[in-house]
Amino acid sequence: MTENTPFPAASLLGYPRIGRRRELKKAVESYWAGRIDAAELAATAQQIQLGTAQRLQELGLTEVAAVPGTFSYYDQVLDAAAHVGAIPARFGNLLDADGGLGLAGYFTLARGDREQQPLEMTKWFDSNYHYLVPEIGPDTVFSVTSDRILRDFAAVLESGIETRPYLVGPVTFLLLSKAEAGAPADFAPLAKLAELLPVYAALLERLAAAGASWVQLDEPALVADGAVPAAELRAAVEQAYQVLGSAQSRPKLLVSTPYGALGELLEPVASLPVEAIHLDLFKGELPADLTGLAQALAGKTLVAGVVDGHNIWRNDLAASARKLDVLKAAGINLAVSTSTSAFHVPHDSAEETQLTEQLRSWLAFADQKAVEVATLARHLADAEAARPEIEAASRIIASRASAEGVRRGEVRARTAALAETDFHRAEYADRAKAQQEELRLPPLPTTTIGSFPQTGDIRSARARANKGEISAVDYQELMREEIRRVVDLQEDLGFDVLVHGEPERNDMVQYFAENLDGFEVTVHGWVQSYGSRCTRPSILWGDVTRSAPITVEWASFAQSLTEKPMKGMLTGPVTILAWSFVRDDQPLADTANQVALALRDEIADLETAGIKIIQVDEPALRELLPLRKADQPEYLAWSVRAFRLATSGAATGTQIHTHLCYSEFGVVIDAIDGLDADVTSIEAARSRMEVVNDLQSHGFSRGVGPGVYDIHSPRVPGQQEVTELLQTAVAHVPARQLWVNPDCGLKTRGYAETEESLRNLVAATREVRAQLV
Ligand SMILES: CN1c2c(nc(N)[nH]c2=O)NC[C@@H]1CNc1ccc(C(=O)N[C@@H](CCC(=O)N[C@@H](CCC(=O)N[C@@H](CCC(=O)O)C(=O)O)C(=O)O)C(=O)O)cc1
Ligand SMILES: N[C@@H](CCS)C(=O)O
Ligand SMILES: [Zn+2]
Repeated sequence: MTENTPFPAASLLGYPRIGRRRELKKAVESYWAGRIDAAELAATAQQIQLGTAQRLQELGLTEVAAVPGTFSYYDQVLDAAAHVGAIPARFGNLLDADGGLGLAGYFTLARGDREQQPLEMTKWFDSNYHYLVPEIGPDTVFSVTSDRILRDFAAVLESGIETRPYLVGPVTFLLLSKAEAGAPADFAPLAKLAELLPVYAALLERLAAAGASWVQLDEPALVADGAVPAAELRAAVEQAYQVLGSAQSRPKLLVSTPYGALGELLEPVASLPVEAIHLDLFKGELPADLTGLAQALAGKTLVAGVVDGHNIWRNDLAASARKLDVLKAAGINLAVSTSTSAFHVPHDSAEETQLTEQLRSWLAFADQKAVEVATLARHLADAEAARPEIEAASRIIASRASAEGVRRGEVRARTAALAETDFHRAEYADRAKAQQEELRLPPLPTTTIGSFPQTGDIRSARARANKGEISAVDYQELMREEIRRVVDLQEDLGFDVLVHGEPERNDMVQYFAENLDGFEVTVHGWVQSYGSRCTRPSILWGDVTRSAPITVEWASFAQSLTEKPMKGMLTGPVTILAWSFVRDDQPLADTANQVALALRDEIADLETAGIKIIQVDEPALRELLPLRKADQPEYLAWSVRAFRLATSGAATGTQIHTHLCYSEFGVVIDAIDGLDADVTSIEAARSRMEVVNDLQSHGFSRGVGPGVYDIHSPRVPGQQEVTELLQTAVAHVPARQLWVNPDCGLKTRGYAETEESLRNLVAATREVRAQLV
């Protein structure tokens, strides 16, 4: 173990890694396109890491190991896989001659190649971040296959700043992994823990030799109810940290547990033979009696995550200080931090100069959170010294409660007057009959999920319109041209139900936020969603209203170009909440109903304009599902009701679609059914249609489109592959219920691969239609 360096009094659990101006995104995409080489990409990565270290020092996080080494080129779970050699056999040999996984191999795992699909992607706990799922089988042989975190640590250390290297912890790593194809049915990756631990120990030893005083092992899987019973989880964690804790030569260890309370694992985790334990004390709760916890933590540091790392509201410093005081009074040795990594929030609210000063004063992005944790650490050292900042925070939070727009009388009156009938439509059988008479669709109707490729031309037109370089009318005409092209293409390809392609939308949530009252949007507030893809979550700060129709003109224009039905395209209330930074001063359910009513009005206007099919996307339905089973029913009840409130005003003959992606949906299949949509399209291609088993066993009776084309990578599915997926679907779900569609929207794809893939999709549909009796 290295010298006696205490855990820093103030630190962040993690920091955004894309760069203040998305430098990493731009460099990674340039590398993929062959415009820069690996050395140039590595240089950008180092500049970002050094910039982060210097910035956090400027903000007051000056102690050794206060700066988290949470950089990643793509994803932290992929990084762990890359470091321990968890490279699925199906990729062949991706290692360089020196036995290491270089950048090219690393990105092959993330993006696939001509033969292999990339690692599956799924959501990271209850966030809008998506990680890559490692594949592990009984034959996986672990070894150190990357020294990237060592090199990055050393590079920043050369500039005089010692960071705190980070790795996803071994238990979480295995729990987030899936069994490699071909593994026995009863194989679970956690069975490989004993084989994995020596490789973690070897990495720790090398980090210690490189000079790291502290290393952070992140174990968020411990706060979620998963497939593994608590007793087994406890045994795994104890085994893991007995081994790592007794490693010969290692840095001090922080085990972090973000995203919620440890529940019955609290004392076992606090007792682990490591030097510091982080708890999420923003979402998680402490026991009333702290005696047992204090005993378990004897000789260790509790890194108290009292500042919310996952949302952007200014911290109630007085309330956090009170929590810290209680822990201190129990004799616990404390350090202050965030509840989760701050990579869920943008860099700096001071950059958002277009926002009112009042709104800005309510916000804390990552940089502001660094100052908050430093203030709270000062409070612990000397309560008087921090008093002015703590009192100022209390005054600002109080002013927010009474600010104009936070509560609007007409919105409150409308939600208060809701009746049960506002949540129900006519019986499905009547709807199905009326809709078929209206739409006259063939069996296995083909459609897409909504967006078509967002080309550079579309984005640059929008950027120019935003800067005033082209007029609003010119921008509208350019978007109309794009819609014409997308409609013509779908006619040519032979689709049955068309979309307008969503070119006018920067993002499926931000676009609605820009057109609803109660929201603000940011200019620089980028947050990583997955890999190089980022979003700017909107800020939902006040009561929500719709002052004018949002999508109706675009939908009517698109419908005027074709005889085929054109889907109106909306984002649902749960997804709008999940992908925004939502006010924290009232239950989410209340906010969801306000958004739902705005959408309900939009649906009514679309119907009046002659739109017969309206899709209300809810890809984030699964995302907000609480990590603890006990909390799930309440969430599912209000989220399903919000969707129903949005859609139940639709006429019997109007076909309501919904779309879900980016998650495994088996666990929320009842809720999906409860949405009562006429047609549900759902991601399925990457998991080779696993979801149809859930649909079959559930007896799902309405329309369903399990995705037959994985749109997450440039790979083109062949006609035969789509035919086989469709045949699997037909074997499980009655053909009269089935729709044919890709997994998700096509906005991230290019036109060449999109056209080819969609052509194969239509050809495969015709082939399978012909086989139907
Ligand atoms: C479906 N998903 C979404 C999630 N969350 C959302 N909020 N939205 C989603 O669609 N979560 C789950 C999934 C997976 N996630 C994503 C997330 C992001 C993308 C994606 O493609 N993001 C784009 C940015 C999209 C956007 O906001 N575009 C804007 C701004 C574009 C831009 O960068 N402009 C440049 C100037 C360009 C020029 O001059 O040519 C600039 O501002 O500097 C827009 O179109 O106007 C990304 O690039 O990361 C996909 C799936
Ligand atoms: N309608 C959206 C859904 C994405 S989840 C799209 O097609 O991009
Ligand atoms: Zn989707």
